[in-house]
Amino acid sequence: MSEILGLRDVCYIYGDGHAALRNVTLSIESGSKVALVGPNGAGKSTLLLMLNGTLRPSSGTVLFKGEPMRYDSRSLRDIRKSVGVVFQNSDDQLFAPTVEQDIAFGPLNLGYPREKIERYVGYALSYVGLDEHRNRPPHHLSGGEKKRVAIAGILVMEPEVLVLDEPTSNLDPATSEEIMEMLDELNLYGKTVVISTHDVELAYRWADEVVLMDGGNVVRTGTPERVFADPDVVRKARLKLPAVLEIYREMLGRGILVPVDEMPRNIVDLMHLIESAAGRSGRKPGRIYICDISATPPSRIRDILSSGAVRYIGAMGTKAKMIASEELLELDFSYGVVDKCVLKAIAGKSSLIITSGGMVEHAERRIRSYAEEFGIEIEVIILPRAHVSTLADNR
Ligand SMILES: Nc1ncnc2c1ncn2[C@@H]1O[C@H](COP(=O)(O)OP(=O)(O)OP(=O)(O)O)[C@@H](O)[C@H]1O
Repeated sequence: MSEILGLRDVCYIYGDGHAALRNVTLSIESGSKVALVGPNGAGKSTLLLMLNGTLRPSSGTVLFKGEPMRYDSRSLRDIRKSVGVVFQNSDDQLFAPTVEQDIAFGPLNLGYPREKIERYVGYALSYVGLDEHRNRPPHHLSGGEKKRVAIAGILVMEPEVLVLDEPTSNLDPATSEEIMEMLDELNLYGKTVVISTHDVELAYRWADEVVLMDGGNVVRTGTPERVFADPDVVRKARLKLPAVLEIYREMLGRGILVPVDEMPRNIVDLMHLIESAAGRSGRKPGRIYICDISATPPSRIRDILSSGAVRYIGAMGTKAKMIASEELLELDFSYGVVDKCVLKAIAGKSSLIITSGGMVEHAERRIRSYAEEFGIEIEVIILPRAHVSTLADNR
């Protein structure tokens, strides 16, 4: 991976003399998922606003693709097309009379032809699942819907980097997971995603790279395991350890678990360690069926469900969830789907994941990497490649 955005020795002093960033040096790799974590006032929002030139460093340099950022209006227009920022408070971002007009604002400003704007707005609206809200005033929408409109307003510009300040604040857990899953999907299709968050659970399991900030400084940066390895550093930054790590450390302390090379990143990892320690890893795992919804008629999904081959059903991605809702399929899992299905498989139960496009391979890869890591065989059956008649009863 190569660096797409970089900060070199960046300081930022607000007009009232407050130093919000102090000699920050940071490298953001193209295609990565980066989470800035830190307490209130650490400088996260200030840093994010450097990434599309909204703020200009008091000293030091911001680099985009190796070139120092320039702050004339033409250069800023270009950088804001490549790096889209979604503010923490959607009300700061949404101002047009309708959702559709709000999303069209950026492309309109760039002088795109009308036909192209309509096409892009339609695509962005349906991507974030807000087709039927296109004519509503944004201020009538729920917090989650407003966040989706703000994301759509960025997506229409086809940015390479998505920057989101506290994307899950004030959202309920399911909506938060849906937003994060949407960001995962976009990352899978090549976008670099940078977020700020206080939510250590989210940062720990979601990010490729965590940047721990405190008092305008970057205190530590690296993989989530590396950044959260030292509880003292984390507590000093007024944060807490992710629950999975807290439990793991407690179990190590009590001699229930022995240290492993890779610390558990999520409940699936932790449960595997606990089950192995308890000598309960001999059970035959359940199967996981992955169904590409864009190539499989809904009637076929009903056949699978009525065949009794699966106990649980989950949907991944906006399109799959939309079809599930249209077809009145009752979902057991609508977020964290792969991990939940792997947990069920380890417990001997079979499940079906409906999804589409590149997410099919992504889900398959993730399941296989868990299976390899745990040294177990989870049978993965991809539909429509396999036939329903081959589905054995394996509840
Ligand atoms: N417009 C401003 N004028 C003066 N000082 C500011 C301004 N905006 C932010 N600051 C100060 O800069 C520091 C960093 O603020 P920033 O909003 O970047 O932190 P943060 O990590 O995003 O905090 P939070 O998690 O609370 O959103 C804080 O001490 C804040 O008081």
